[in-house]
Amino acid sequence: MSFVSIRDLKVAFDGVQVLHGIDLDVAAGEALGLVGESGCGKSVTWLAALGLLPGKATVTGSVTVQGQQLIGANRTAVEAVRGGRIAMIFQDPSSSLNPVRTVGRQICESLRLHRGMDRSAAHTEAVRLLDMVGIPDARKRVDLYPHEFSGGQCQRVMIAMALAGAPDLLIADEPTTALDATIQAQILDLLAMLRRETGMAMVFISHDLGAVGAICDRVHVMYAGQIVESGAIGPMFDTPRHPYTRGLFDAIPRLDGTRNRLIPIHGTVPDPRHMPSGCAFAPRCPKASAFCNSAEPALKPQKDDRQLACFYPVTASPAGADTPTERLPA
Ligand SMILES: Nc1ncnc2c1ncn2[C@@H]1O[C@H](COP(=O)(O)OP(=O)(O)OP(=O)(O)O)[C@@H](O)[C@H]1O
Repeated sequence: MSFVSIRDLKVAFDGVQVLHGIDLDVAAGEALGLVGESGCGKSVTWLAALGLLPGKATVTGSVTVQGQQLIGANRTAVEAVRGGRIAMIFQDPSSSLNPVRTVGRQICESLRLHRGMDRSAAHTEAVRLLDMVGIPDARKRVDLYPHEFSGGQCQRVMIAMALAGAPDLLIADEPTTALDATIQAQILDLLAMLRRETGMAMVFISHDLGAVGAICDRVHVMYAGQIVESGAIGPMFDTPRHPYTRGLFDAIPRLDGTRNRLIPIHGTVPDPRHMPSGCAFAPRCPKASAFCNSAEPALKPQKDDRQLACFYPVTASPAGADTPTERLPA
């Protein structure tokens, strides 16, 4: 059984639908990447799942954590899961840390709430966690305030705070976007190390396909509030089949220098208030036919264990003899 199972998750804000029925599973211990351009619904998926959206959001569908239903559950039940079995870290750590409390106190609060530790045990554990996430001289720095840490160190403190509940799943939402390149690499190494050492599962939300490839087992690609392709990292990176996934790859530089021209995806993600008919990617897709503007491709399992929602996927063959995945009307 999956640790988290999301089925037909839909979200609307003030009647405007932004998630169009997400199905997604996270197995115990696995690392799942969620990629897509800004506004595709990556964050909203998990904020909805964990009951963190504002009251104006309408959320339907099912989210179960080890069989326990969260959608429609009471606040206490959802809060017990959040911060306990599932923890989330965000792009900007400063917005989640309380500036007027020492980092130690903030970590201790989580330890006492989620693991029932007394004051002294929580203090010892807070120092251990700060040490584990690579804060030098943790014994002294546990008593400092957030502004006394650099941006990269604040993200490490956030990770320590997330680990305080000993989560089975850590959701990292663009955890390195606000950091410079060297620190980004260090935080990615830290997340990979923590996953190895604790065995927790991880959902890694990112624009950065390179980072996703380095630390995830599987990846889901989101476009305009839907999953358009998903599968294991190896095949997805070797032969991306959805033209959108392919576009994301073509838009990033290759470290091995095999690509000297980056090809941006022209156009922008559609405004949820004005969704195109048919396939939402069709207006930007180099392979779209008139049929794509009239019918919506469903996400379907493929032979190689991936899922794909496209009538004209990119073929592996260099000749590009493309074959529709579904019988099209004549
Ligand atoms: N509180 C809100 N009120 C209204 N619309 C919202 C709200 N939060 C998100 N949205 C809309 O929901 C859609 C999905 O947003 P979401 O933040 O999930 O995208 P994302 O893929 O995570 O993007 P990013 O990478 O920029 O974080 C967008 O159209 C966004 O404008």
